[in-house]
Amino acid sequence: MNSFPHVNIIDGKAAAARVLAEVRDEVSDLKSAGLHPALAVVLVGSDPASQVYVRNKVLRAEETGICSLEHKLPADTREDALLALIERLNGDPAVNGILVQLPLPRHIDENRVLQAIDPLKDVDGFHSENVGGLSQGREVLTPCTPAGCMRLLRDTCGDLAGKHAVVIGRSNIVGKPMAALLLQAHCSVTVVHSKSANLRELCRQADIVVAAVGRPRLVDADWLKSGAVVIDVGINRIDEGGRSRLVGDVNFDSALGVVSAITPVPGGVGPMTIAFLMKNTLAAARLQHPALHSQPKLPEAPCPSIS
Ligand SMILES: Nc1nc2c(c(=O)[nH]1)N[C@@H](CN(C=O)c1ccc(C(=O)N[C@@H](CCC(=O)O)C(=O)O)cc1)CN2
Repeated sequence: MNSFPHVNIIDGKAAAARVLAEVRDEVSDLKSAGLHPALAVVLVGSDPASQVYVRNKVLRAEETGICSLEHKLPADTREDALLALIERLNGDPAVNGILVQLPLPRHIDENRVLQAIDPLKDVDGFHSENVGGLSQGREVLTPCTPAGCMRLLRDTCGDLAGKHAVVIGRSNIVGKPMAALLLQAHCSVTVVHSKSANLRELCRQADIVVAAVGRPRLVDADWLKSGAVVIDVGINRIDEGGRSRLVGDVNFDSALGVVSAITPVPGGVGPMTIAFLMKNTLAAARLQHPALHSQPKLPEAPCPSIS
């Protein structure tokens, strides 16, 4: 194993602060043009982690000048009541973005709820209209975590064309959209998952590894090529020495001996997810008001040709 001379520990908090500063400037431009961007955040139940994420989303919105409208519903809310709320938010011209915090309680059909959101207000980019548009390279709202990862990769590597990227995980929220965005950036993309044969060997070929599989410290140093760039999307809470701590899908300490750049957990990808939610709220406001949409402002504007 060759160790890399200088390792860049990618500071996701600093990168997110830069994105939020861009958002603040754009919000102020939109307000001058008479538009006050607004984000509706819907939380069903009282999952402690979801409560923290929602609180942080509302705080970031306030800091950037976006109006936030919180809808907190009890855990036993019926699916039809949630659908009725979404219908109301879809029809409210003062609401530009709608976010339903996941996971939802088990009695609610997540897919039905996500499909009910107006695709133009779908700031999570989870509606099938936006999912399809992303894979076709259309200018659509893109899931926040993959969009944040792309910004970190571009800041770190510059042009990504020709790089071999391995995405570990095939979720609808991260793995699949991540693969689509890397393809648009002209990477060669391999998607691997829990059932893949030769997971380690495939990873060892990668210039870029995006780990989004939800398995604490799965990726060890001997899975990584010398000089690889690693984006760790995993947020796993484990008990260690009687203490609870957050770790990623990558064994950070061992990877440090091999990689050229890596995101830490916490403080890597997580803060970018919320920063790109604010970007998407602005993009949604512009999509709903085409007169303000003279310049493409989508965070991940697709490349014109994909083949
Ligand atoms: N509707 C959505 N639901 C969920 C999404 C999403 O993008 N849309 N993603 C995750 C949760 N999530 C945002 O909602 C999220 C997760 C983690 C972080 C974050 O900043 N993490 C910190 C650590 C936080 C901690 O100490 O617990 C970090 O990595 O530094 C932000 C947002 C599932 N649901």
